[in-house]
Amino acid sequence: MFERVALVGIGLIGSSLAHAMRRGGLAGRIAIATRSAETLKRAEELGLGDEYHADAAVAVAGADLVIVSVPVGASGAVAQTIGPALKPGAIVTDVGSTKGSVITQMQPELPGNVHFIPGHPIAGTEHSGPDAGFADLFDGRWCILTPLPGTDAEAISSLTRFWEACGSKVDVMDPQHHDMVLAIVSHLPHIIAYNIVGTADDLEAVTKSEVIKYSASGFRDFTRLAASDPTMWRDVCLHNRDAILEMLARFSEDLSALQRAVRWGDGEKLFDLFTRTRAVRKSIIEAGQEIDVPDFGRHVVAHPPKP
Ligand SMILES: NC(=O)C1=CN([C@@H]2O[C@H](COP(=O)(O)OP(=O)(O)OC[C@H]3O[C@@H](n4cnc5c(N)ncnc54)[C@H](O)[C@@H]3O)[C@@H](O)[C@H]2O)C=CC1
Ligand SMILES: O=C(O)C(=O)Cc1ccc(O)cc1
Repeated sequence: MFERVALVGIGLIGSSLAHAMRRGGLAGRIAIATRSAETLKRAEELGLGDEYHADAAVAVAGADLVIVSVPVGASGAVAQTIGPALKPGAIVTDVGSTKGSVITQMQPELPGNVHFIPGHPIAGTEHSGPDAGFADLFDGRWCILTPLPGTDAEAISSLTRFWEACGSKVDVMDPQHHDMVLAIVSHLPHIIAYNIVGTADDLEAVTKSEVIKYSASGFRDFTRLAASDPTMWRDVCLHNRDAILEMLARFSEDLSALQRAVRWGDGEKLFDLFTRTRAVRKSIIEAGQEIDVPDFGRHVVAHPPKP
């Protein structure tokens, strides 16, 4: 599909892409670059690519497709490094969890003769690093592309076909809309998980080991999310600030209403809300988006829709 693909950043997402590309025979040659020498060495030990470079500019030279898979706060620095070395006509994309900020950081650093198409696979786990990747991570999961107005339609089609060959379904969306949607469905759940696990950890001093001993599956689900990479999620919070604050404000308002219902013993209100939310879960499962997390997320599997 592409003669030469460069992966800049080889953590969970970069390494999963390397596995998926190998599985589908999507790249003639895979060049890998990452910041830390240790990670680069590990990528080589795992045989994730064909070439390994400490300098991202060397890795992207001659590449037809460049995929930047680094924490969103590092996107601008990476674009600055690779910009002058990019091949004219190359497709440059990323996988960052926020899109408006990535575009603001990367676009000014990239030459006008490449096709910059920001992207975001809605697939992942709480694990990070080159050992965490697996070939079927993207199978049946959405990948959202947020191209800028005027982007070459053939380049968008080409990147769409690439993600489809990696197993994904592809949607195209406006970056601001992406950031608002992801703030509620992904960023807030992680922030809430970090918060509840932090609260429980504070209580631990009082409750001794009870928090761990009696942690039921509900709390365990939160600990899975709260085990996600701190650098990645710090960057998501700093780089999707407005949308996250907007959603947190709504969340706090609704939580206050729930608190009031508990305080005043308003069983009807509680029952109505819990009935409504149960229907949301049902519709997700019916849409084929149920996620199995048998060992708390090592393998996130999306089931195909039932016929
Ligand atoms: N973890 C997840 O579940 C998902 C993550 N994403 C996004 O994918 C991107 C990568 O995330 P992961 O692969 O999970 O992270 P990771 O922590 O597993 O890997 C990050 C990689 O970036 C490299 N890196 C960090 N700073 C760098 C810099 N300044 N220059 C060059 N390389 C640098 C690291 O060495 C590492 O290879 C992030 O933007 C994240 O928001 C998107 C979907 C899911
Ligand atoms: O592990 C989970 O449950 C996730 O939600 C994974 C994830 C994390 C970040 C993204 O931008 C997309 C997916």
